[in-house]
Amino acid sequence: MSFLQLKNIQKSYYLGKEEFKVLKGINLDFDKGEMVSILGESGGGKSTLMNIIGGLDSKYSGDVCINDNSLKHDTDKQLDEYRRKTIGFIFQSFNLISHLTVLDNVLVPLEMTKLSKRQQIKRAKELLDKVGLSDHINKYPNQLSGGQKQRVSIARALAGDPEMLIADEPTGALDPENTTEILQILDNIAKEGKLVLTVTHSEKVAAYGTRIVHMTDGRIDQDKLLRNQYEASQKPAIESKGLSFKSVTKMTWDNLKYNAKRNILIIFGGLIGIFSVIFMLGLGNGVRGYINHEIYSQVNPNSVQIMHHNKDDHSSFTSSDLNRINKVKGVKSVQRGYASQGVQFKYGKKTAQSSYLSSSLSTTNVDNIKHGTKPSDNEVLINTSAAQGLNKKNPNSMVGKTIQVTFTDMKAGRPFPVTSNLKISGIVDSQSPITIINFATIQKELNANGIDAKTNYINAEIDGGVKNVTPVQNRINKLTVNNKRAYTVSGAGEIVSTLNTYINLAVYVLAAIAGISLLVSAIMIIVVLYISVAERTKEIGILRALGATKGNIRMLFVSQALFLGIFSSVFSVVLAYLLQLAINSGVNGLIDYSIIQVTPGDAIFGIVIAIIINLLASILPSNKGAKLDPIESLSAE
Ligand SMILES: Nc1ncnc2c1ncn2[C@@H]1O[C@H](COP(=O)(O)OP(=O)(O)OP(=O)(O)O)[C@@H](O)[C@H]1O
Repeated sequence: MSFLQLKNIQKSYYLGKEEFKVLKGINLDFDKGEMVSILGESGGGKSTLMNIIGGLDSKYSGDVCINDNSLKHDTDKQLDEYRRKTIGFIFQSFNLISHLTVLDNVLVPLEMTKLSKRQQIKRAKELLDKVGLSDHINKYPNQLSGGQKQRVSIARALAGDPEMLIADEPTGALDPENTTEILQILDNIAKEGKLVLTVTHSEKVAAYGTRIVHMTDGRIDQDKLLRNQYEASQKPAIESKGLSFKSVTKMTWDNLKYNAKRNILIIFGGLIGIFSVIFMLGLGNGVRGYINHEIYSQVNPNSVQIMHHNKDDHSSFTSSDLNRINKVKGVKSVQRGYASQGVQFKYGKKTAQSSYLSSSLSTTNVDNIKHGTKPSDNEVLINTSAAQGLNKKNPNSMVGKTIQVTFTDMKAGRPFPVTSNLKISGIVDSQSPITIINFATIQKELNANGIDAKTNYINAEIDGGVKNVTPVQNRINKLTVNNKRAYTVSGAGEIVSTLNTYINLAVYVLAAIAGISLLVSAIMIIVVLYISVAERTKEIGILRALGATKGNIRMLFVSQALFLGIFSSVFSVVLAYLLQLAINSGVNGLIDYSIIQVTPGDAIFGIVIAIIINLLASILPSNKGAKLDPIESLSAE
C-alpha cells in the first residue's frame, strides 16, 4: 500500500454552463522518501492536481487516499487538520506573511502543534539554521532576497513536521544558483523520509527528483524513475492542534503594530464617539448634581405639604387626617400647618413684604439661618430681602427687633388683616420670599382677632434620603376617605425629582446624539475590516493552506475589531477623566462644584458599548474573510 494514492482524479471548471475538463483521470501512487517532479506545460493541470492533493480543493471526482484513507468524505475541519498534519506548502511566490518577521512566519505552523512555546521557538530556529538563515530571523520578508524568502518558506513548510511537501514551482522566481541550493534542500528533505512533490515546467529542475511524472492536457503521459527513492521516515510526527485564541490575537496584534499609523487614526476615529457619550453622561451627572445641590441648599426635600385633594375644600385638617398620614410607611412625623399669601412688615416708617407665610420651618433649610435662630412663640423668621427692606444698611441688626406683621385670613366670608407685633428671631438666607411664624403663635393671633384657628395643610417629614420622597408621596396620594382620594402632596422633593427626570432626559438625548458618532465609528470599523480582509486575502489563503480553520480566520478579524474597540474606549475614558480634571479645576473659581462627574459606571458603560459595537461591526467582514476560498485567496495579488 502506497502512502499517497490518486484514483481516477477528474476535475472540471465551469464557465457558465460550459465545462472545461482540466484533469481527465489521474491514477498515481507515491511513497514517502520520494522526490517527485511533476512536469508539464503551462495550463496542463499540475497546480489543480496539487491543490486537490493538498486538501485545498475538494470539488473533484475520484479519490485521494492517504495510507488507504480516503479524503473524499472529510469535512472542512478534517481537511484543515489534514493540511496541518500532513502537508507542507512551498509556493513559487513564497507567500510569506509580510507583517510577521522571519521567525514569526516559521512559528505560525508551529503554533498549530502541541509543542511548548519554548520548543516551538527552538524548532523554528533550528529549521532556519538548516536553511542557512539564522542571521536573518528578525527581518521582515521585504528585507530578504528571493532565495532567502524561499528558504523561509521551506522552513515554514517543514515546521509542523508534515509527511508530504508540495512545492509548486519552488524555483520559478530564482536564479540558477539559488535554484540549485533550494533543490538540494528539497532533496535533503526527501532523504529524511518525507514525500516531496515538486511542480515545474523545467526539465532541468525535474531532473533533480527521484522520479518524473509528466502531465499533458490533464493526463499522465509519462512516469519515469530517475533513481532510487529514499527510505520512508518512521519517526513519530509532532502532534498538531488548532490555532489557539492566543496565537490568533498575537497575529492580530502584530498586524496592528505593522500598520500602526493607520490604526492610531482608526482608534482616534472610534474614540470621538465613545468619548462624547461618556463625557455627556459625566456632564449630566455634574449638572444634575449641581442643580440638586443648589435646590437642597435652599429647601428641605424631605418635608412635604399635604392639602385636600378637592381644591374647593378649605376645611381645617382634623386629628384623624394627621393620624392617617402619620401611619403611612416612611412618614417620620406630621405637624399641623398654616399658610397664607402675602405678608406685610412695618418697622418704624420702614415697610417690607413677603409673598408667603408658613408655619413650617422644616420646608426651609435650617442651615441657611445665618443670623439669629428659629422662631419660637411670638417670634417671626424673615428672609434677607425683607430684612433689607426694613434696614437697608444693616439688615442683620434687625434680629431681636419687634416689628409689626400683617397677614390676611377670612372672617365672615371676607378677607381680614391680622396684625400682630412679633420679634424677629432670625434672618434666613433664602431666595424664596418666605416668612415663618410657628403654628401656636399664628393660632393665638387668629383667635385674638376672633377667627377660628384652622390647620390649612399638614406638614409631613419623610424618613431617609430624597429617593424615599416620591414613594411616600405616592402612598399619601393613594389614601382615601369615603372611597375618594383625600390628599394631594407637594414639596421640593417632587419638584427636584421632576427636574431630575427632565435633566436625565436631556442628558440621554445628548448622549444619544453623541451616540450617532458611535454609529459612524461602527461603519468606519466595518469599512476598515473589509479593507483589511481585502488586504489580507493572501494571508488568509496562506493560513488556510497551513491548516488554520475558518473559525481562526473569523477570529483574526473579530480580534482586530476587539483590539480597536478596547483601545478607543480605554483612551476615551482616559481623555474624559483628563478633561473632567481640567474643566472642574477651570471652573473652580466660578462655581464651587464639580460640574463634570464621570462615574466608573459611565466609563464601564462606554467601554462595554464600544466593544459590543465593534464586535457587531466585525460580523460581516469576518464572515467574508472566513468564507474566502483558500485557492482563490492564495492567487490574490
Ligand atoms: N478557478 C479556475 N476557473 C477556471 N479555470 C481554471 C481555474 N483555475 C485553473 N483553471 C484552468 O485550468 C487549467 C489548468 O490550470 P493549472 O493552474 O492547474 O495548470 P498548471 O499546469 O499548473 O499551469 P502552470 O504551469 O502555468 O501553473 C488552465 O487552463 C486554467 O486556465
